[in-house]
Amino acid sequence: MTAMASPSLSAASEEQEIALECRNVGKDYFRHNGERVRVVREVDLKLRKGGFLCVLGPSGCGKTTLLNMVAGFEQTTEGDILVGGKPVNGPGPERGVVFQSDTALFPWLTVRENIEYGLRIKGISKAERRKRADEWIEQVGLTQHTSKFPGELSGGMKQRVQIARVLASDPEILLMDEPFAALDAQTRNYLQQELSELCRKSGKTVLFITHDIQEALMLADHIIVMARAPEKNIKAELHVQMPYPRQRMNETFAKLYNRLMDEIDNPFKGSVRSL
Ligand SMILES: Nc1ncnc2c1ncn2[C@@H]1O[C@H](COP(=O)(O)OP(=O)(O)OP(=O)(O)O)[C@@H](O)[C@H]1O
Repeated sequence: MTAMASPSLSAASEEQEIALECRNVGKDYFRHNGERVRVVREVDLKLRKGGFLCVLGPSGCGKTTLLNMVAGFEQTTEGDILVGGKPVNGPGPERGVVFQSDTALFPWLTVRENIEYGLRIKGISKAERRKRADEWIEQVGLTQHTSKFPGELSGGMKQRVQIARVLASDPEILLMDEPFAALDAQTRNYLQQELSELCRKSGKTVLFITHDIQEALMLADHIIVMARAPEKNIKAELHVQMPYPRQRMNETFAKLYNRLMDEIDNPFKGSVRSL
C-alpha cells in the first residue's frame, strides 16, 4: 500500500461531468458550554455524474454532518459545496435524501400517496403522479402493498418506499444516510443488490454514508475513508474496480475488505492514502 499526498480527492477525471464537488469543506459545532468543535475538516472531493461514492468511517467522524451540508440542511462553516457547478445554499429538488429511519414517511398516507406526495408539491398532474408512483412501486417490488400504510410494512419495505419516493421525483443526486443500517442482514443484502441495480439502470449519482465496509464494497465505485477529529477528515480513498453485480465471497472482495479494515483501525498518518 502506498501513501500518497492528494491535494484534491477525485471520483472524477477532469473530462468527466462533475455532479458534486466539495472544496475545503469544514463544519464547526458549539457545545452546550460554548466550546467550538470542528467536526468536518478540509474535505475536498469530486463526484462524477453517474458515480457511486461511499463515505466510510467510524461513528462520530462527521459522515452525517457532511451529507447534511450537501443536502443543504446544514451550512458549511468553511469552504464550498457545488452541485452541478452551482453553490449549495439550502435544500433543492436536484438532491433527494433517503434517511436511515422510516420516520421520513407520513404514517397517515398509503405507500402510493407517500410516493405521490413530492410530485404533488411539484405541481405534477394527478394522472402523471399516479403513473410515476406506480412505476416506481413496481420497480421496488411493492405492487402488492400499494394501499398499505407505513405502519403495516416491514422495515425493509419502508426503506423501499423511501427509495421509490425519492427516485420518483427524479433528482440528479441521491443522498443516502445509512439507509439499511436498521435492517436485518438478509434484507440489507437484498436491498443493496436492488439499489445497485436501480442506480446503474437509471444512471443516478449517489453519495452513500455507511460504517459497513462490506456494504461500501458491494455498492461503490469509489470509497473515501473518514477519520475522527482532530485529523483532517479524509484519510484514504479507494477506486473499486470489481464488476457488478458483486459477490462478497471472492478473493478481491476479501483483499479490499482487509485493506479498508486496516485503514479504519490504523491511526492517521498525515497524508491521504490511495488504497
Ligand atoms: N447539532 C450538533 N451540535 C453539536 N454537535 C453535533 C451536532 N451534530 C453532530 N454533532 C457532533 O458532531 C460529530 C459528528 O457527528 P455525525 O453525526 O456527523 O457523525 P457520524 O460519522 O455520522 O456518526 P454515526 O456513524 O454515529 O452516525 C459528533 O461528535 C457529534 O456529537
